[in-house]
Amino acid sequence: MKTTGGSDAAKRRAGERAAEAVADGDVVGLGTGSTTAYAIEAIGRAVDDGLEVRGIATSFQSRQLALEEGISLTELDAVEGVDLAIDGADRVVDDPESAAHGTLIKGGGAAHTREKLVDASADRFVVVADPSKLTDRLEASVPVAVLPEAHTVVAERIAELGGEATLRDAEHKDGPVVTDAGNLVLDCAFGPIGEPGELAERLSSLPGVVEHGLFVDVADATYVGTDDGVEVRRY
Ligand SMILES: O=C[C@H](O)[C@H](O)[C@H](O)COP(=O)(O)O
Repeated sequence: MKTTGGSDAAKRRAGERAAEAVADGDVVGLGTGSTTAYAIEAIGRAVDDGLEVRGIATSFQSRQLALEEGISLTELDAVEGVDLAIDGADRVVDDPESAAHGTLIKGGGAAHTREKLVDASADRFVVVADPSKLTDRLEASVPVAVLPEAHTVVAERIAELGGEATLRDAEHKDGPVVTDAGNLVLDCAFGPIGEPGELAERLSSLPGVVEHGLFVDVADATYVGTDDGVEVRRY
């Protein structure tokens, strides 16, 4: 499993606390990554104890883990709604004075396309994070999933927007990362992002872009695992 730094104990606290929010009968969006994995494992233990839920996986990784944990799975087009989604993030803007408070960057594991679909469909979307993800200035690279044949064209458009796009290379395969849906990922450095909502709209409008990792006004809360507990931010 991809890990992205941060304390495992803090990730575990955040994930396990979020799993406590799952109620009997819920349809639950199962996010991707090392922090959400703790939530999925905790939901699995609750299922062993009799909790009845249906999960919607956001990636091959979360599907495999849910199957191992004995969580029943369904699909977005087979349910009337998603009660709760639990998912990690690579960056979380943590500044109540800022209009961007609660904005996320996701996609470090190249799963952000399906994550955004499921997270945005949920009645409640809870982010699970350790303190290393919190920032008051959004300046990390934004992952952008693109149709394979579009990567050079989109990279040029990104440059016109003031960004620098780098095709993400695979670690244990020659060539690029290929997402679960068969797309490529451009990691796009824009420097400090002052207006994430505006950038998000511009990225979404580029032909060839499948989805980008800016999540603006999607999260309802972030559970931040700390050394000795969990802090909750509500948006
Ligand atoms: O594509 C991957 C996802 O957006 C993850 O949720 C994100 O990278 C956070 O992962 P982790 O909890 O492992 O830091």
